Amino acid sequence: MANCPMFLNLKGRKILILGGGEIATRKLKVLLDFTKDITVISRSFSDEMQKLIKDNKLKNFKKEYKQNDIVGFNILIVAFNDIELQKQIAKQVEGKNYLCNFADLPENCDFNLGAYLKKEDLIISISTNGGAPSVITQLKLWLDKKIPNSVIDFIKEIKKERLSLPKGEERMKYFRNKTKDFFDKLD
Ligand SMILES: C[C@@]1(CC(=O)O)C2=NC(=C\c3[nH]c(c(CCC(=O)O)c3CC(=O)O)Cc3[nH]c(c(CC(=O)O)c3CCC(=O)O)/C=C3\N/C(=C\2)[C@@H](CCC(=O)O)[C@]3(C)CC(=O)O)/[C@H]1CCC(=O)O
Ligand SMILES: NC(=O)c1ccc[n+]([C@@H]2O[C@H](COP(=O)([O-])OP(=O)(O)OC[C@H]3O[C@@H](n4cnc5c(N)ncnc54)[C@H](O)[C@@H]3O)[C@@H](O)[C@H]2O)c1
Repeated sequence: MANCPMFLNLKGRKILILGGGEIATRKLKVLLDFTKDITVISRSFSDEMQKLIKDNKLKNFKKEYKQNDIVGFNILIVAFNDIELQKQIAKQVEGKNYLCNFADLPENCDFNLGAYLKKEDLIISISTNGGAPSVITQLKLWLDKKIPNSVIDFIKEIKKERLSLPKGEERMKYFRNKTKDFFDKLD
């Protein structure tokens, strides 16, 4: 079965990235759009990772991984270039309360990071369920060109108007019709 798309509130979640190479850096860049409460552990960091750590004042430990490093964290991104070590960590977290993503163990992943488009309050998340990452990269760029700025302005307008009208059947009908009209005219 496919993974369920959910929008996770990262407030108060403790995130640990294990690894300081290309993959760890790519995943860190995604997460930094949503939280700065991230810790990184690796025996080395790429130049780009070092800059991200400095710019965002991230907690970091340049060291060899030790088993108890994961204690106290909620979300783990495991991107060491050592598959045996990834398997060891997968065993260690079995049955425990962690949400994990492993760079080389898709069958052990509790989640994938999809590609996303973020234009103010509009977030479009896309996934190929792990099967074709190069497609989502290009599809994201294609969608970016297709969505006009008027949609972003329309979202702002609706958000503001929703606050000023009382909740209920009438309001629902009003917004459904108004939004349908807007999209009918967009085509
Ligand atoms: C969204 C994004 C976020 C991120 O950075 O993580 C992401 N991949 C991105 C780009 C990308 N990745 C790769 C290429 C080169 C082309 C190619 O190889 O196809 C390109 C495209 C490019 O560079 O153009 C290589 C690659 N990726 C994975 C494998 C392993 C495998 O397939 O087994 C290999 C081959 C490794 C090898 O052969 O060595 C696996 C995963 N990549 C995922 C996410 C997850 C599934 C998402 C889904 O499709 O639902 C998953 C499962 C990881 C996970 O989250 O667990 C980011 C988009 C950034 C953006 O534009 O926003
Ligand atoms: N899922 C994906 O999207 C995807 C794509 C390409 C590669 N990969 C896999 O992801 C893994 C990481 O790839 P990469 O390109 O980032 O590798 P990399 O060599 O650039 O980085 C690996 C990092 O792990 C650190 N490390 C390794 N063992 C450690 C230990 N015991 N203690 C502390 N630090 C340790 C290294 O110092 C380095 O910073 C590889 O196994 C690769 O096969 C996954």
